[in-house]
Amino acid sequence: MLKIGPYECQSRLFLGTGKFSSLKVQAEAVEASGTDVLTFALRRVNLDHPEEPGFLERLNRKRFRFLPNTAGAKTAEEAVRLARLARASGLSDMVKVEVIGDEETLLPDPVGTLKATRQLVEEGFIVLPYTSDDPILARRLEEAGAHAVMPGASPIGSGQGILNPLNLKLIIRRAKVPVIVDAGIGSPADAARAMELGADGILLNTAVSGARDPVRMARAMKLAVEAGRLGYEAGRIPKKETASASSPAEGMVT
Ligand SMILES: CC(=O)[C@@H](O)[C@H](O)COP(=O)(O)O
Repeated sequence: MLKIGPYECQSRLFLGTGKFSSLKVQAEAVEASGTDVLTFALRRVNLDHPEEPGFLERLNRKRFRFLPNTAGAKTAEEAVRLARLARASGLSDMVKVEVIGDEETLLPDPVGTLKATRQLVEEGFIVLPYTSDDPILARRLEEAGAHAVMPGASPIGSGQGILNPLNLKLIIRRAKVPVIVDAGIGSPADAARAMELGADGILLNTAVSGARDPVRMARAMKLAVEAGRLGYEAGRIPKKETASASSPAEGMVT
């Protein structure tokens, strides 16, 4: 079972709740995904009255753990302020730190991300920073006390899948906290591949909300994450440059 800080997750798939065509489709996709962790941008919530009608209202707050994110923050200070508001309004003490460094790529600002992570850890939050696929930065975030690291597969919403499997593998091999591959997953194959590399979980949004049939895609992602994890645990065969017969004659019982 996946454990992040004190929290246990039944599913290894975390789902973003943005960009769905309707609240009904969103709710059905959430159900089909089997997730128990939902993420959403804090700027979409009325933090003075989080219970106000909106997408949160439709979700059973007892069934899901909320992972609000600080999307829209351009500085560490903005991210910290949003996280504090979220905790003060009773939403969650678990936060996905997102400090965006560039509007075109939406890549994270490494300096701001590290600074916000340090501060929020010090204030007792359960902190999951969205980071690039840089292994050194992932290590620094872990040293700063992050409870998980969330390297991007590729830019948010790009659907490009895993651009740098080598870096992801390095991050996964070295990390002592869970690694959740976040952003850029485009298809179930991408999700399964990340899990086969050894990721502890996947966070995705656009691949489901933007699919022709988001509900079916949510289910496909659930199965892909499960299959990828099973494959990782089972241990794949090594790749070889030469053939070896699948039905060798030697050792056959006659
Ligand atoms: C919802 C959320 O947190 C996104 O910022 C996240 O990074 C998902 O990215 P994709 O939409 O590319 O799956």
